[in-house]
Formats: sequence, structure tokens, C-alpha cells
Amino acid sequence: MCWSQRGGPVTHVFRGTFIHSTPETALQVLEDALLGVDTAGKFFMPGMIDTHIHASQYSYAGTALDMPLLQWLNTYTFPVESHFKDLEFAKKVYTQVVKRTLRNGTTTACYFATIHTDASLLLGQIANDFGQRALVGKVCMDRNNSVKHYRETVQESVDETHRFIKELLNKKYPLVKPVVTPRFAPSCTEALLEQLGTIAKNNNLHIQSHISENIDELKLVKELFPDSETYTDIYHKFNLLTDKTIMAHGCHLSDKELTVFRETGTSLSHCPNSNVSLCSGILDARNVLNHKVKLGLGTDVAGGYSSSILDAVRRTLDASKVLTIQNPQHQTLTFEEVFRLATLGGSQALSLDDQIGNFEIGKDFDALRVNVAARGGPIDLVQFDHLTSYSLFPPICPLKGDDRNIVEVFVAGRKVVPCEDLALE
Ligand SMILES: Nc1nc2[nH]cnc2c(=O)[nH]1
Ligand SMILES: [Zn+2]
Repeated sequence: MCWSQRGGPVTHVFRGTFIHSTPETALQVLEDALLGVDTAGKFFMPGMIDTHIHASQYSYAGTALDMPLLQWLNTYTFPVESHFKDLEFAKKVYTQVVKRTLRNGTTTACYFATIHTDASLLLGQIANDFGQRALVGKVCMDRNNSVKHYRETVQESVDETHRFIKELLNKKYPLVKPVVTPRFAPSCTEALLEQLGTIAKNNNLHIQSHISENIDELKLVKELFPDSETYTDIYHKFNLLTDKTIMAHGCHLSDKELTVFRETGTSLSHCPNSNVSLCSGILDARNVLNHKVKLGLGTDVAGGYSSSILDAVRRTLDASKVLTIQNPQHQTLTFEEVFRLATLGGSQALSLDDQIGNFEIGKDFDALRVNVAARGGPIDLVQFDHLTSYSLFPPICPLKGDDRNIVEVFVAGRKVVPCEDLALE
């Protein structure tokens, strides 16, 4: 290891022509020079992956968390989502959510939009324009008794899903892909689920939905689908569980259902902020990992009030510790395991781990440059002086840091933060 004059290890070496001034020389040109830089407290980490976020719910994130899931959907979510017919409104919200999540270090997002095809296409365009890697889903739902104008017929849903896929793929955005998106079983008839399974299969597409989030939801599912033994069986029956499927939540899945997840290659998105905010339940992530089910983290905005995967990291650890408090035999997740869920785990959950998730040779450069001691940031230098080992830097940022510690964001090698277009800088 090389050490700089200031005593820290040299972490970067630049080679090239350097021009500077010294007290002796107004302009000194150093040709073919090597410059070792001591970047104490700075490191690169892989970009974070949000495996489940409702772009359309960003407008009310941080409010309206005073009721459980089914009432919350009827009272707040469906009325708000119905406004995305208005493309001006959609453009405002979708621009904000893409900018904000990029600023938070989300290099890849798996988005739910709304039932509106044109607004969903706009979300794809905005993600592309700002350089975010994204899966974008036009939501499908042909059952909704609370907000009657916010639902489709089976035929509309199928036709518009075809149009969405075709038009999005025709754009040839390099990093943005469509994802078939039945909202969740209670919002869809069997006829619709069946057709969506077929569309995904014929086009080899990703699929996303929700499963087993809340106990009242399970009761409703039993009433609506009396012939299916489990919630998982409903999706399985219609070919919606594949190695490109991401199901959100799964707090109340049985071990038998988790086995079906593993066998089909279906992944789970763990959304701990939402699970607590809507009093839905606590996912036993350790049990999911023990079943060898692919697992990533999700913000689930606006059921979750934070659009940051750093928040999901903290809450995943909290949820695991709550399970340990309830049962001391529970094997608490470690920081390192949760860091992996936020990065590599997310890429596996989205079946994109051949392209992203870590710095293995051949993958795209989706990365964050982190500065533990960023000026004006939440981590005080005095604390970081006490650290004796550089290996302690990575944990302190996710646990105590925030977007101020993320100084640069790269997606597929392109620097997307700071970006002149980003008014959030
Ligand atoms: N958290 C959450 N769960 C759902 N289940 C069906 N739709 C939704 C949604 O919008 N948010
Ligand atoms: Zn959700």
C-alpha cells in the first residue's frame, strides 16, 4: 500500500498531464505525471436498486398513512392515481420521482405507474432522459368498486398492455423496459390474470405484482378466489410466477408458498417502511433467504414514505432486530447482508445480475461515489476520526448518511448526478 504525505492511503492514482501553479512557478506543466490521491472517507459502491416503487404515488409520499392497506387504497391511492390521465400532472410527478430517486442513489427502479398507457410511456421517457435504468409497468386492474372510473375492462387492459409494450419497446431506450403489471389479485379477475400471464410469456417480459401483504387482504383473496388453495396458487395458475417475476411484500407467505417461489425463480421485494407504515406485517427476511428465494429491497412509495433505499436498508435491519426481540433464536440480518440486498440482491431479484449489482468485470458501471465526510452532511468528522479501520466507512454511510453523502451517481458509465438538468442539486 502507498501512503500519501498526509498519512492516509493513496486510493486513486491519475496519470496524465497536470498543470498547476507553485510558489516558484506561475504555471508548471507536469507531463506524463502520476498523481496519487488520498481520498480518505471516499469510496465507490454499486448503485442501489429499488425493486418496488409506485412512481404515481410520489405526489403524496409522507402523508396519508393513517389506515390499513385496503382502506388506504380506496381512500387515497385510487383517487390520486386516477389523475394520471392528465399528462401535465403525470409529467410533473414522474419528473420529480425520477430526479429524486437518482439523487438518492437509485440507479435502477422497478416502477408501477397507473392504468394510463400514455402517462406510463411518459414515465419510461423521463427515466430514459435522466439516465435511470428502469422497469416500467402500466398497471392492470379490472376490479375496483370504490373509484369506478379508475378501472378497465379486461379487453381494455389487454389491448392497452399490448400497446404499452409495443410502443415502449419501439422507443429502443437502452435502459428502460416494460414490465407486465397486474396490480394484485383482488384488483384483477381470473380472465385478466390469465391474459396477462400469456402476454408476459409470449413476449418474454418481466412481471410484477403484490402478494400477502396484509391479513385483511388475505381474507379478501380467499373470498374472491375460493378455488385457489393459497394466494401464491392464484398467480402460479396463470403463469405469473417466473424467473422474471417480482412480488412485493410477502409478509404472510407460508413456507410452502416460499418453496413455490424458489421453484419458479420468483423473487420478493422487501418493503419494510411500507410494511410498518401501513401496519401490514413484518417480513421474516431470514426465512426468505433460508428458502433461497431471490430478495431485493423496495421503498414501496407511498405505502413507504421514503424514496431512499438507504432508508430501506435501515428499516430492513430494524425489522430483523424486532424479530430477534420477539424471538432471541432469530438470526438477525447483518449489515453486510442488507448492503447486499440493496445492490446485488436487487439485481438478482430483477434478473439483471448479468448486467448490474456489483463491480464484476463485464457488468455496466452503475455506481455511487460516496463521501463519508461530505461537507454539510450528517456525519461529523469528529466521529469519523475515531474510526481506526477504513472498512468501517461503508456501514456508517447507509446507517447514518443520506443523499448528501452520495456525491456522484453513474448509470451505465454516464454521470447522472450531479447533472445540470437536476434542479435538486
Ligand atoms: N403497498 C401497496 N400495496 C398494494 N396492493 C395493491 N396495490 C397496492 C399499492 O399501491 N401499494
Ligand atoms: Zn406496492
